[in-house]
Amino acid sequence: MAAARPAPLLKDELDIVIPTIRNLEFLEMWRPFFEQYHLIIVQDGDPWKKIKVPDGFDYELYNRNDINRILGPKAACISFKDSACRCFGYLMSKKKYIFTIDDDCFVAKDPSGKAINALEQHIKNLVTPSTPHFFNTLYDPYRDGVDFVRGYPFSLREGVPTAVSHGLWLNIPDYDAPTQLVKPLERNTRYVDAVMTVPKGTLFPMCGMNLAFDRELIGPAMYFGLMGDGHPIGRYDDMWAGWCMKVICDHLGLGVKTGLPYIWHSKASNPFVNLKKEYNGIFWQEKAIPFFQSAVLPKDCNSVEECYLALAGEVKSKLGELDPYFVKLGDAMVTWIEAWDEVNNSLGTKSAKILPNGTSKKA
Ligand SMILES: O=c1ccn([C@@H]2O[C@H](COP(=O)(O)OP(=O)(O)O[C@H]3O[C@@H](CO)[C@H](O)[C@H]3O)[C@@H](O)[C@H]2O)c(=O)[nH]1
Ligand SMILES: [Mn+2]
Repeated sequence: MAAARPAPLLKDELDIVIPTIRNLEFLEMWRPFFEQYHLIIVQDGDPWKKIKVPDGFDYELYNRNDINRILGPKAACISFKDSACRCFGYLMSKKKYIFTIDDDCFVAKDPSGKAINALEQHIKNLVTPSTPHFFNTLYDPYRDGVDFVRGYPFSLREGVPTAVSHGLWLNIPDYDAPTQLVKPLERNTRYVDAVMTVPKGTLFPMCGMNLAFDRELIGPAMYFGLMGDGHPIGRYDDMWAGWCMKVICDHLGLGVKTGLPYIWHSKASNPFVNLKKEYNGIFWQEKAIPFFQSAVLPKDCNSVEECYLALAGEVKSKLGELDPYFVKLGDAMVTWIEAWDEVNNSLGTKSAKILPNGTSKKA
């Protein structure tokens, strides 16, 4: 009799969140790695459009009607017509871990030609500590066959809990529109076999297309902002979340890793459309990044929510001078926390499970 396949890692502790405007045939390629996990699909755009999900996947699907029904007036904090909508899936999940992936990201191959189980690598990244306080020159010391190098303080070798695992992309790199315009044919062919901790006090450009995090450690900070329809900016959803998240991780002593796993990013979005979306962001980030670099959270902020609300106040007062958009964004950050508390407390009791109006889970 064939040996039973081992249950996938953290099968019942992880949700896969997919923002989408199209049918999800891409899941066929991920089937060997994803089929045992629960998916949360956030359908953006026209809620009356039917999204096809391949048979055999266990999922819940939320469209804009569901978001409005579940959150009521608070739904205004969830972006429309931008991949930022994915954070609604983080709100609705009840699992400890989240992996989010775009629907134009496929299984990549490592240099030996082996298919990369991106989910498995993210899980390894999340369940092992990070080293934000002192850089290990052999990179991830917790990986098989590696260790801390000479001179690494023993007092720091325990590391800190890992909150975020940021994966990368072969083929189409996540370039901004100006770079896409001047380098339309550039492809990322470089597979770097490393996982690194982003040092404390250092920000980084977090891309949402191949990203995993510990929802219990950092979930409330993973708000993807006000983007897309009705807002003067787009394609800065993941960047905004990454800057807020990193400041809070540094304050609370949590770690962020970047590097493996790779996915194969198949489709370049239109650089001209992207330029229109990113235009304000390209200017505003020159002010926003120094704001985050100098942000100091109150010592008595001991929870992610408290940190996030303190940061929201700073965004309104300090970045609000840059543009009134940041006053709205600061308010939306507060609404997000209110929604987070409301949904998660109501979901505490079984009967309160809020089912999607769209297509609910399939056995
Ligand atoms: O209005 C929309 C547009 C797209 N989506 C879904 O979001 C992801 C990403 O879309 P796409 O692959 O077309 O865009 P990219 O430029 O490659 O995305 C990168 O830029 C960031 C923009 O914020 C994004 O996080 C990166 O991945 C797909 O799943 C689309 O279906 C959407 O929901 N709404
Ligand atoms: Mn893409």
